[in-house]
Amino acid sequence: AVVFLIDTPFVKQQRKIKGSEVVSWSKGVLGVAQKPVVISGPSGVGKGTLIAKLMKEYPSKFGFSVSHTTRSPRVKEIDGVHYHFAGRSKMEQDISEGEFLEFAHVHGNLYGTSIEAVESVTDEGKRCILDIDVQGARSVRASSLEAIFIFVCPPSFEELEKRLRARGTETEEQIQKRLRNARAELDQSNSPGLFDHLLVNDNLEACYENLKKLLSLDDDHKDSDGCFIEDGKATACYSIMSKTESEVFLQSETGEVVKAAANLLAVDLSSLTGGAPGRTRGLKIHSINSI
Ligand SMILES: Nc1ncnc2c1ncn2[C@@H]1O[C@H](COP(=O)(O)OP(=O)(O)OP(=O)(O)O)[C@@H](O)[C@H]1O
Ligand SMILES: Nc1nc2c(ncn2[C@@H]2O[C@H](COP(=O)(O)O)[C@@H](O)[C@H]2O)c(=O)[nH]1
Repeated sequence: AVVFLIDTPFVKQQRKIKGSEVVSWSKGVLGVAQKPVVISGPSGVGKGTLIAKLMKEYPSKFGFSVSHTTRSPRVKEIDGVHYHFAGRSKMEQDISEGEFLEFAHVHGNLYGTSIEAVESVTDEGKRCILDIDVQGARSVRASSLEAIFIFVCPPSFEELEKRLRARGTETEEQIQKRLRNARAELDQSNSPGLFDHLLVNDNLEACYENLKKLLSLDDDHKDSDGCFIEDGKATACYSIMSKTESEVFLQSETGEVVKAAANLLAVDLSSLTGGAPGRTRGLKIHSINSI
């Protein structure tokens, strides 16, 4: 039988039996706490555009980590949706009280990811996407949050400048500052052990398709309600077969694709002591018929 404890993204206490299965529970739906995705790259490269496409295509699979920032909102930016727009002193106080996973001074303003921002996504059973600068990526790398780190590069520096200007959201002075910082960020894209993948955003559609490949997204699994259980490099997809008061039975949808995974799993709900991924403790899972 496979029995293991549930981890939180922040505390590595998971007992790994038969691969690296991490299961989480949210609002009555069994899901898997897949690794958050950290997306970095210079300002204007198209990170936000790529993330918006991903969220639109997979609204129930991904959730955006809404950062805090001291910069002023742009036209059309909504507080609590694009950012939590914050006063500097309050944000600094919250940082000093340990409420932030990471923070950084970026282009003259303070930006940061609160622990709550990540947890509110995982609480919904979704995979968290963080759009943060390279300093932030470095801090997350050093934290206990296990994530996938992707750096988005422009096809050329000239094209980056063109995009920043065409966006029309910064003053000339701010554009110059962002371009100076872009050089430093691009230099760090090859820092050993920092980024797992580099993506060049030349043609938007091609880059988006490559991003989806990196995240193992394909049409067969488009926004499905199934549960994905990672086991090494393979991913098993489970659907809920039946439920009782005390147990949920999961049937593997992927058949022989995942050799090390079980066909049928039983989740023991009586062992559930938390209410959400990241906070759940002690959920027990038994394989009923191992392959
Ligand atoms: N592949 C592309 N080709 C041409 N234009 C693009 C491409 N990708 C994004 N853009 C455009 O470039 C501009 C900058 O994109 P976006 O705002 O997504 O960048 P960003 O990396 O999120 O920037 P920031 O870090 O400042 O938030 C936008 O106007 C967007 O429409
Ligand atoms: N370290 C962090 N960087 C962040 C965060 N949120 C956004 N960012 C990065 O800031 C720049 C500028 O963003 P803009 O919205 O002002 O154009 C961009 O590179 C973002 O990736 C964060 O929480 N932490």
